[in-house]
Amino acid sequence: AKVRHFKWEVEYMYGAPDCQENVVMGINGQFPGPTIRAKAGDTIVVDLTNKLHTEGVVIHWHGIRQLGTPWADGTASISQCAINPGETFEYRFKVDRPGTYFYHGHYGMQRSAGLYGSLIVDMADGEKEPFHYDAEFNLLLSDWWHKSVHEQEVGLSSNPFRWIGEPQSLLINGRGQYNCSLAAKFSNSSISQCKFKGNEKCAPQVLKVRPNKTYRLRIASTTALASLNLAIKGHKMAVVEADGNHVQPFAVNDLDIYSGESYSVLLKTDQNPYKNYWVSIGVRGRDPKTNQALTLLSYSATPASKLPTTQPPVTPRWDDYNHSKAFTKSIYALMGSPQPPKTYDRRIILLNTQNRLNGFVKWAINNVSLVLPSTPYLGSIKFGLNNAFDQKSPPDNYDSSYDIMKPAPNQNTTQGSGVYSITLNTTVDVILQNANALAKDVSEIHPWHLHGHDFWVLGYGEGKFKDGDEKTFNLKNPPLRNTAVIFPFGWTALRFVADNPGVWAFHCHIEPHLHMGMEVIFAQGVHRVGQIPKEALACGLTGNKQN
Ligand SMILES: O=C1O[C@H]([C@@H](O)CO)C(O)=C1O
Repeated sequence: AKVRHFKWEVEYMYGAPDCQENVVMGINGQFPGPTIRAKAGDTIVVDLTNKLHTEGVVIHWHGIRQLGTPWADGTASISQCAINPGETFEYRFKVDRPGTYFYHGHYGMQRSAGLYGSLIVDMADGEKEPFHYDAEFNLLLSDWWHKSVHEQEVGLSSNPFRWIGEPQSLLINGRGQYNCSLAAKFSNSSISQCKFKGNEKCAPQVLKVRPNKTYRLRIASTTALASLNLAIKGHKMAVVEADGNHVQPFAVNDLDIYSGESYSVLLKTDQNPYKNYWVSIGVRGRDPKTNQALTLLSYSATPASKLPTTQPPVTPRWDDYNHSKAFTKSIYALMGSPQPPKTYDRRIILLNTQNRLNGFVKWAINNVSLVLPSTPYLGSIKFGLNNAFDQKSPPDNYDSSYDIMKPAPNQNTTQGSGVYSITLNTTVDVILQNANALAKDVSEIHPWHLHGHDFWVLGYGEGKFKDGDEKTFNLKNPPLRNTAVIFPFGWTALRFVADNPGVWAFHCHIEPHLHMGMEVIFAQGVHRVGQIPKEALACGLTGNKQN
């Protein structure tokens, strides 16, 4: 195993992700940030210098469990103090398992501002994937707004509330086309045809393939809001990996991917090699106002300039939830994957609601909308600083009379910074319960992401989770993941073993929802956490602590 060193500087810079000039967050002058490529067992060391002038920064390594290094998880106010302008923080952690991962900002809405990149971990030397492929492509998907993230934040925390709206563009590897489309002639709007020489920074990255080969596409979504669907005209895909875990391979024509998720699919280039084929990405789960992102699967014998003469794949209707559920429920762990414990020690039911607080709009879990404390939990819990955050634990359940199908009669929420204290090495079931939002007949998709662990997704259900529903749980081959979606008016059941001492965020991966309080904190075995680097403690009530 190797130690891989990186020196990164984070700054705001000009960029034109969708061909229109904007300010983006870059790393070493790059947007998206540099791809980290490592082998399982390697140690990654990133010396991150904050070159921003007026704000802190942190980076979260999404999907990496940080076993024994909870201070390197990169969550401001949770695992560490934000890195101040001019300061450098050393992230040092092991990538213990192969898979398709990514990294992103986890302070304010810096992920939405473009602070992200790919992290790909190959099998350790001498080990083989349980499938064959000849070559691979990496597709990091995101969404993009022309309004600055600072303005978006002000809108979200204003009364009256100003929602961020739908994205202007979808990006593939940081590239999108706002004012033109590669498939203009197939669109019913008056959008113009894109003309690229190919070297423009917003030109689509074409996937150049040879005939009769197998390609692995690594697909990850770090969108701020959009749920996406990806399809490749004329080609089926076999899903083989989800969030760094092998799954029972299954064939699809298109796949849904929610923010925080990653997949690998295998693609056989078995179609007419004298043609090119559309790769399309479209919005799901919200009435889309954003054009599809497009690129080409281009066979080696065919120049990329030769556009397909048929229309790109049609994204399934945004509210065709049966299509989404059919895909999601087809995902099973590959035979031989770790199985969940047969029983749980504690069940936490988390009701997801959109609320008001003195006229401001919030999201809350069991009627608590999370407010992050100024002293990060990891340090304050380790040192027993009882005035650093609310000492009252948030509830493990919600009022059984709550009607999840209707707007609540009382839409107000409370705010708090309390944590769920979990006994180390116990098995926890979490039931994520969706509900009606503020408006009548509206319930939205939320992809929930857990830090520090994978969980088994035991099942999905409609309506309110009730006693007996656990009989439907899949305990045989549930997929292991770090992100799972809750469908409108439904529930999702997860199980995890709390075996990683630290303080871990569990939250909706939709950036504005997280910002509006849609998050809970799990603390476990913090007395067992080793020496926390002093830079991670250098703020708030831990500012003068040594350990
Ligand atoms: O948090 C949100 O606010 C809007 C809407 O509910 C009010 O404008 C929306 O779609 C969200 O997801």
